Amino acid sequence: MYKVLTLNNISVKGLERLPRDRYEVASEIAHPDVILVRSADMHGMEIPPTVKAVARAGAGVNNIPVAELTRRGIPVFNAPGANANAVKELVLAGMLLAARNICQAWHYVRGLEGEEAAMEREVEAGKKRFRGFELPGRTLGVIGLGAIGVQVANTALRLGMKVLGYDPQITVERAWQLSSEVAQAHSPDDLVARSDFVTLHVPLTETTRHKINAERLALMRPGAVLLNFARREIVDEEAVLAALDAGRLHAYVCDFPSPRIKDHPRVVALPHIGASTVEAEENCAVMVAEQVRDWLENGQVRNAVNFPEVQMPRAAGCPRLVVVNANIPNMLGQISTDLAEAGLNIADMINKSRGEIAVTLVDVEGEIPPEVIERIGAIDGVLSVRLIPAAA
Ligand SMILES: NC(=O)c1ccc[n+]([C@@H]2O[C@H](COP(=O)([O-])OP(=O)(O)OC[C@H]3O[C@@H](n4cnc5c(N)ncnc54)[C@H](O)[C@@H]3O)[C@@H](O)[C@H]2O)c1
Ligand SMILES: O=C(O)[C@H](O)COP(=O)(O)O
Repeated sequence: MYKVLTLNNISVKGLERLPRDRYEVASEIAHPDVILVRSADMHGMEIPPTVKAVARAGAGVNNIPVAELTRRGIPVFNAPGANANAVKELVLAGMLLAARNICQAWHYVRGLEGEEAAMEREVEAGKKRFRGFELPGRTLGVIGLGAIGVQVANTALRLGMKVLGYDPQITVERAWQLSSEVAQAHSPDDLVARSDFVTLHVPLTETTRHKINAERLALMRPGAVLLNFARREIVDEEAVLAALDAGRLHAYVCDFPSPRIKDHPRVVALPHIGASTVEAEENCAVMVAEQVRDWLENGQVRNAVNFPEVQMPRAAGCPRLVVVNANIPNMLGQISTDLAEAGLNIADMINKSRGEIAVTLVDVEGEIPPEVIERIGAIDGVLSVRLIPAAA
């Protein structure tokens, strides 16, 4: 029985992919094999030695100590693209909220008092304060052309906007998905200087922290709108407040409230609901549940942020060894020597690496005695060895 610890609410549709006869899932459970998480902060958490995988039912992994888990030979899975449409829709809503001053107008209406005729007069007199602007012909700058950025860029084009994109590490897959009408910005500075709306879709890393700072805000077009549905720390909030107060920035729309910004009249701060749709929650949970199962039951890796992709069909009637090892010379030689010395024949084998980590899958003809597994586990550089019984 595999034990799965959930640190956040995970969609039932995903949990249903973990059959109850083989998986016990609970929000409190001792000696978990897997941790399923959304935004709970795992930094500083003691991660038990039994853990074989951490799975993020979402995109961002900045709440997970990925480097430490990599050192321990534990894969961290996420759900690339599974919540991208949900975020894209909220970004579009955010552009309209800002362009038409909808939140301010709504707030104004809620403060109205008095009789119908008087209210009507006040509305007609007051509405000029909320005059906005339209999207066609305006330029949207998208920083980060991954799953979300590409969808936002392509949809903005369909609304009649001009679109600029910046992503020095865009993948071939995303480049194929991106409309050829999206123009390339040469740098973040170039992008912000030429955009009426700037939207951020990069992960939070040391390079992206405070990507939007006072210097960059000073380059933005007067009256521009900044949208941040990526992570709070990507923007220097003090600098944004100063730009808003100076009238340089028209609005800051984000998914990350903080005491400092939430009450500013030109800030629209939503409570991190970018991925909070039924569809996105299901997509993410289903994707990571299936990836976790494949790792535990077949040793295969799909969509890990720190492990190589590894897939090998199961050899009929063969148990499988799943070895996580340092990506150094002669690991395969030592593993196969230990098997050969025990008189075991290898039916199939694969070894894939990524950075400092390698995963080796070995399908072996016949039962593998525990002492052979122990010997392989003791090889210098081997981080873990698991035996998966032959598929039924
Ligand atoms: N508000 C929400 O609820 C919500 C939901 C999903 C994702 N997010 C956030 O959005 C981020 C992006 O999500 P995604 O699914 O598009 O991820 P993704 O991995 O598909 O795309 C991220 C893109 O950013 C690019 N990038 C990285 N560093 C960059 C840099 N310095 N400059 C320009 N581009 C850079 C990468 O090359 C990649 O193409 C996530 O990491 C997460 O923090 C927020
Ligand atoms: O990175 C993500 O996928 C989002 O920030 C969503 O976070 P959530 O799963 O806590 O809604």
